[in-house]
Amino acid sequence: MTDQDFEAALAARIDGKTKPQGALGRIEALAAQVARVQQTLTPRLQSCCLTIFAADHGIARHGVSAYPSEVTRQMVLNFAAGGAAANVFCKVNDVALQVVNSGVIGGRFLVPEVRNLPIAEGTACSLEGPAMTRAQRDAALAAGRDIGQEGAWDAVAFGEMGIGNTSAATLIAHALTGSELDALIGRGTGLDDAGLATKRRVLGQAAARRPGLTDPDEALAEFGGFEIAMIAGAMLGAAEARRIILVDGFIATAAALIAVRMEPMCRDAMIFAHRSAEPGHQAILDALQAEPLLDLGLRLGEGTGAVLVWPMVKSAVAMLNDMASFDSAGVSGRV
Ligand SMILES: O=C(O)c1ccc[n+]([C@@H]2O[C@H](COP(=O)([O-])O)[C@@H](O)[C@H]2O)c1
Ligand SMILES: Cc1cc2nc[nH]c2cc1C
Repeated sequence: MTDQDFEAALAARIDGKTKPQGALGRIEALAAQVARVQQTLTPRLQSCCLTIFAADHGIARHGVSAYPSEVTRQMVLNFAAGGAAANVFCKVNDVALQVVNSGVIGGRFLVPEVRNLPIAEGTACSLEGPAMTRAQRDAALAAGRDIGQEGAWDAVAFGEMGIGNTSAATLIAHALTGSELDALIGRGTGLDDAGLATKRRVLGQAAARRPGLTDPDEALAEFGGFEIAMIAGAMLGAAEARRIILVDGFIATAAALIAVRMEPMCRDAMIFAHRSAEPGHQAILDALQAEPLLDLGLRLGEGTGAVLVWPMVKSAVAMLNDMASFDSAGVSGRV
């Protein structure tokens, strides 16, 4: 079947369902996107896995977060024990969950629930030089790519945990979108006005080290985040495996932008779950020409927003597969 024939058959199948044409709005577009990714008019969307990548950030030493770096490690143990928002949302929505130590300060986790794949114990501080070496970046991308291709999941979501990572994501977004740095900076975990002023000063200094940087590989190494690098790699791997990718909030979308700049085709597999309360998210979404499904004021990360849209995306595919047509149900069409 040619692409044109496939598109015509897909439109006919959706328009043939027992509803006024277009009445399921963006649910129809979602169903069509899944059908295109899987290259079938009868897509399958039964299983989903959330992988949370956790890492620490050298820049967090400079007062850019409302919380201390040790929270990253503590939250990983909370994920392992099943107590975080991501655990609760996964459980209620039938999404599998795994946690990866991408580079948390304090070393390996000795609990079986955590996969230890650390690149280093936190990145270097991007105020002074690159957050990671090129070799570290490539190792993180490769580890992520493997994870994106593992298993037999129909859909995958990638979450993150890392105190200071809104700073990393903001610097990456500044480089890759060309938006003014100040317009991208937000309160992250909840900085007060003094903290926000500090964050503006620190990020201004870090960005000034590499003015005019636009290359995605370079921006990733300069401003880092081992979890951001692994998410970008995982998205590339998942898209290659023709899996649906549920994209979470500000940090995950910065990783998505890196992945798309590296391999533009992977954009087709991405579903953007929600608009984060972090102000810079909109600029990244604009750069990706993405309109997220939800706008709930979320700013947690962990993949929570991505998991919330899983039932919606599954519903879209159920519409395509299981809903009766005007013909099959004997319902009269338009006059
Ligand atoms: O996903 C988002 O949109 C989001 C927005 C703000 C904060 N976060 C989470 O908060 C942490 C980073 O915030 P900060 O202030 O330490 O840079 C990190 O663990 C993220 O998962 C996440
Ligand atoms: C408690 C806490 C939980 C988080 N989950 C993701 N980022 C987080 C940041 C903090 C501070």
